[in-house]
Amino acid sequence: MNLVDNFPALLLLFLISTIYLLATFPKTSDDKKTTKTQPGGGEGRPPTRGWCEHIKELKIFLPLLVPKDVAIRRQMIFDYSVVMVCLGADRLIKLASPILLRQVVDVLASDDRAAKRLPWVEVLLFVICHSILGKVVSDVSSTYQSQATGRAEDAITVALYNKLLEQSAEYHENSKSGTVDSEERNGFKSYLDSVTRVSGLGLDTIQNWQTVSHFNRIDYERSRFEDAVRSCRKSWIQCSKPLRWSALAPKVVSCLGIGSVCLLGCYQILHSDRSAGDFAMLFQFWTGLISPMNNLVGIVAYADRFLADNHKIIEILRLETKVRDKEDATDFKLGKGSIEFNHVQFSYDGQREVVKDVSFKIEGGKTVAIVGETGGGKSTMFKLLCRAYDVTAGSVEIDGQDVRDVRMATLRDHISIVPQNIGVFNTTIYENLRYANLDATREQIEDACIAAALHKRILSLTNAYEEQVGEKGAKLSGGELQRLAIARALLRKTQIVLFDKATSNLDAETEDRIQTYLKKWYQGRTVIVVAHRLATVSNADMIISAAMGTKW
Ligand SMILES: Nc1ncnc2c1ncn2[C@@H]1O[C@H](COP(=O)(O)OP(=O)(O)OP(=O)(O)O)[C@@H](O)[C@H]1O
Repeated sequence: MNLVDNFPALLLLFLISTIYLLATFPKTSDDKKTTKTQPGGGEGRPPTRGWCEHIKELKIFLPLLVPKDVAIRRQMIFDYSVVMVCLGADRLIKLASPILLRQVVDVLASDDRAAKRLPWVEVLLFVICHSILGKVVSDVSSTYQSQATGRAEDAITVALYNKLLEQSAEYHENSKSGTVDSEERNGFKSYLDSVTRVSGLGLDTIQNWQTVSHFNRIDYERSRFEDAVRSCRKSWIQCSKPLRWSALAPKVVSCLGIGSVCLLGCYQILHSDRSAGDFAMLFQFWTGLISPMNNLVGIVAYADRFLADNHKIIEILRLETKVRDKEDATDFKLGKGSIEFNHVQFSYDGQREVVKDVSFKIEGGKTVAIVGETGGGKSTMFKLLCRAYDVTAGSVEIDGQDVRDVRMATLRDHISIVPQNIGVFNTTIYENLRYANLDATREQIEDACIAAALHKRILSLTNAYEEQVGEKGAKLSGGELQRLAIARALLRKTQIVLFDKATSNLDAETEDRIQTYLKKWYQGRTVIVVAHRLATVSNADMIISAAMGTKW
């Protein structure tokens, strides 16, 4: 019995099993429900698509998988070449091993006692081919494969991070960190989606622990989280069904195949002149055939889950940045810092006008106060000035340049803002201050804190400037946070400075001390101050009154 003799039988088995395996591949169905688009960048799951659509989607990853750096690209080509060579070598080993095994068995099972001997050469060849070479080839292949896939994963991670960083304020203000809605319970959502939501919900609750505690909602949050975890488990059961079938199918085929091969081998040994070696060869040969099929099913199942679970990655990679530099944007040229709003209109949602036909001009180097009803659009005006959003109509000009015509990075280099909601990183006070100006010296940082009436307070803390500020600055008081934000603005030393109720949490005496310093510091700079207290705006050269949806 040789390979050619058994070729029809093996081919038949191979075809039957391939057809069977293909039939059990994880399927993509088009009958699944479309879920609604949710605020925050459309987190709803799109309708499940067919393989063609999935493969088209993969195109988005291609540019990421070809590194721009020539050296890295060469390394990647080398890695994949090694993997391909290893694959070829592995196939050859799988073909050669059964033939070598047959020779071992034939020597041992020989009827001729004189021909019986210790087949050490045959055993050596078999062990070298099957175990040593096979192991070396598979180790080399997996090393280079993990190097190549690791690089691809890094490229995708960095691309995702960059995409999120370059999104406009609208995306970030609307994105939500974790909710559980009724859609989640319908089981069509992917497992990964549920995991993301459970962890998002948990994170959101823990981060807002104070709110949870103030409203005595511990039990409420506990049951919400338990619901989310249960729903996640349901999703896992739902989505793991096809995986379990696809894992079972090759095992069934393998058992049937091996049974058939054994029966066929035994039958031929009994009824013809086939040797025991032929039987061993056939057995090994079958094992070599079935393993690539198992791998194929694994790859297909993985690809299916990857594409289904990573629709969010694809969605993010496809995001268009709403506020971005024009192709022909020029560098912003700073003059004295004059600001002009020309019939500016703005709406966040395209329906409710928050800023309506607002026009004013601020000369460079002047201090202007904006007062007015709460919700009147004062903070929004700052956002338009920094080009966090684009105006719906009209224009915003700084030193005669429309903010939409200049490169955003060069514009923002000249504007400091002390916002109402101060963002801090969970690190030391010093690091949070230095974030404003990475080149600032320790002395400059301390000077800025002295001016913001914060230095002495920092020194009174156990670890002084090295004190950790906690999550969202939880370890600092409202007034300390505001003074930290003022010190940051001072460190930036920009021509245009925007204060959005920057001293609202300070007592009158501390505010007075800061105002005295700021009065000197304001000179030559364009400063816009939003405040409700009269004392805060007393330094202003001009006062603008703002009311929501009305002409200022
Ligand atoms: N990101 C946003 N998306 C949708 N609407 C928003 C957003 N930010 C603010 N608004 C709405 O725009 C209006 C103006 O808000 P803005 O914060 O500019 O007012 P403000 O004058 O600074 O108010 P306050 O004096 O209370 O700080 C408000 O009605 C607010 O609800």
